Parts: sequence; structure tokens; C-alpha cells
Amino acid sequence: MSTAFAADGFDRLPVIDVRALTDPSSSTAARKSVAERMGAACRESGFFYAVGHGVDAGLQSHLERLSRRFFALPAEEKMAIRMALGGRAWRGYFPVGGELTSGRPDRKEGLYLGAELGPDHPLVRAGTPLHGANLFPSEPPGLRDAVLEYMAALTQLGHALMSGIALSLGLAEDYFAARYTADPLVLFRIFNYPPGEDTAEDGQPIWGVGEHTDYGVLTLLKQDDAGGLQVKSRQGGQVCWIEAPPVPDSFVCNIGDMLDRMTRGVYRSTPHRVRNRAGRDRLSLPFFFDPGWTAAIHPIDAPALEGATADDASERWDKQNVHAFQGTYGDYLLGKVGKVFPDLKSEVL
Ligand SMILES: O=C(O)CCC(=O)C(=O)O
Ligand SMILES: [Fe+2]
Repeated sequence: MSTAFAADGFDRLPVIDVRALTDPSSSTAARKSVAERMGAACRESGFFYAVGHGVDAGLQSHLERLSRRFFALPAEEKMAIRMALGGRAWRGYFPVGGELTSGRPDRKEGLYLGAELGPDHPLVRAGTPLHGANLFPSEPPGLRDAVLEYMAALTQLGHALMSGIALSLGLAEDYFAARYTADPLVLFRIFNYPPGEDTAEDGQPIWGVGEHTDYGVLTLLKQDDAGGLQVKSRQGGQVCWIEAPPVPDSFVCNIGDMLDRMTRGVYRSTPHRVRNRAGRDRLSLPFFFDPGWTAAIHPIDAPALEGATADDASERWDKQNVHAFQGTYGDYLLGKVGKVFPDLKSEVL
């Protein structure tokens, strides 16, 4: 069994049974013990696998099957719900090469989804970007219901895990719910990474998703068994990338820039990327559980974080100092999404 590089980086991501956080009858001691393990993971790598999460296995495999059927449709059928038609709600399908995570096109196609909000919702009425109705495909039937059921289950899990993160910082369990996530911004994506050459003609690797950090507080990723997700670590002072291999019936959980900001860098929003070398399609379903659009982001005042300061701009993938950010989550997110879909930004935002 390998050990983590304490002073340097890490060489594995822990698997944490989070059952005590999702079970309302669990003892405070049991909840705190899970929280402690989550806190250690957030400090070390910002990543862990959650098992014992309570999300129905049948629902997950049903959604996975329907998603594969969607991606197998002819291109023109998928393009019938292309993102440009989703307008400001930022929903729909994008084809391979349509998204530029780290300035180069990613080799993935995907379906952008989110909380289903009708035209009378106040944020939709106000024309708030990334809020609105989904563009669901007519084929395969049932995808809509499965997506809505899955998003509801993962929203519930997101709340449970955020209560654990609060406990891990010595805060009240509802710390994040009370300030940021009572009405979370929920974005959900279903990605397909097709197989193919893994190196471009210029010798550069071809990424399914280029190096990036996530933007909000917590990402819950369901990946299939193809592998290819990598997380940035260090060894002997040098950058190294460790694999985050598939673990059955788990979600890969990682924290995003806003939690890094709130904890002044103590909980880490760690860069990651994907390269599909399995020789077959890779399906992944990242679910983003984030602060509400209008929530202003503030550093957390807690003894556990005393003395923490951070400016990691020179090391970050985007060269930005997330710790200098002031504003609402909506401000932060808008600055980011425009960069990864530059054409769409000028068309619809
Ligand atoms: O597909 C994956 O495994 C990771 C996707 C990801 O990092 C993201 O969407 O932010
Ligand atoms: Fe990510």
C-alpha cells in the first residue's frame, strides 16, 4: 500500500464512506468522524471518492444507458438541440471540439443541463445567464425524467456533503446552506470522450478536457470504467499527475475555486484533466453543486483557518489569483464560461 507524500504532494485519493452524512439517524460522533476524513482530503488534494452515498444504483445505470444511446445518434439529431438554441440558459448539446477548456479544443462532446426553471422563475425573468429550461432530446425517450431524478438525488447528496465540509472546519452543519447553497446553482453535464489518437501532429497530447480547476464549491463526478482522469500533484518538488481510476459505485468529489477562496487556500481546488486512452468511448457525468448566483463570496472566519493566506496565481492554470476575487458567484462563473465557449458567448450572453 502506498502512502501520501506528506510534505510534498499526494499519490492517491482516499475513498470515504459518507453514509453517516446522508443518514438522518446517525450520531454526531459518526458525522464528525466522516467530516474529519473529508477535511483531511480537502487539505491534501481537494479530491476524494465518496461511497455509501445512497444514490440509487438502478437510476445511475439507467441514466448511463440512455446517455450512451443519445451520443450514438446521428450528428444532425444531436445538433437539433445545440447550445446556441439554449440561449442564455446555456443548455444543450455541443459537438467534439466545441469547448476550449485550456485554450485548446477538448476531444469530448456533451450535453449541458441544469436545474429546470420555468419562464416565471425570478432569475429567468431577469434574464440571468445559465438559468432557464433544459433542451432535452426527444430520443431516447426517458432521458429527461432520468436526468431530473438524478439531479434531485445529487442535489440532496451535495447538501449532505457540504454539511460534512462545514463540520470539518468546526462550523455549524448549516454554515454553507445558510450563506450560499440553500438554493444552489446546479449545473450538470453528460460528456462522451470518443477514442482516437492521443497525440496531435505537433506532438502535443490531445486532452479530453484540458487542465483546469472547477469553479464552485463541490463537484460530484460519476465516471464509467474507462479511466483517464488525472489530478495534479507534486513529487520531489516537481509536478506529477496521478490517476483517479474508476472505483465502483463511487462519486469522485472535488472542491472548486470558491471553497479554495473561502478557506484562503487551506482546502484546495486542484487542477485535473482527462485523456481517454481506453480505445473506446468514455462516459462521465459531472454534477456541480455551487453557490447561488447572487451569493457574495467571503473568506470564512474560523479558528481552523487562522493565519491562512494564499496567492497561488503564478502556479495556477489560469494565472489568476482566486484569493483576490470579490463579488458574487455569478460574477465569477460568467467570467469563466465565456472563455471556454468564446463563440457562444458573443452570440448569446
Ligand atoms: O470527465 C471527467 O472525468 C472530468 C470532467 C471535469 O473535470 C469537469 O467537467 O469539470
Ligand atoms: Fe473539472
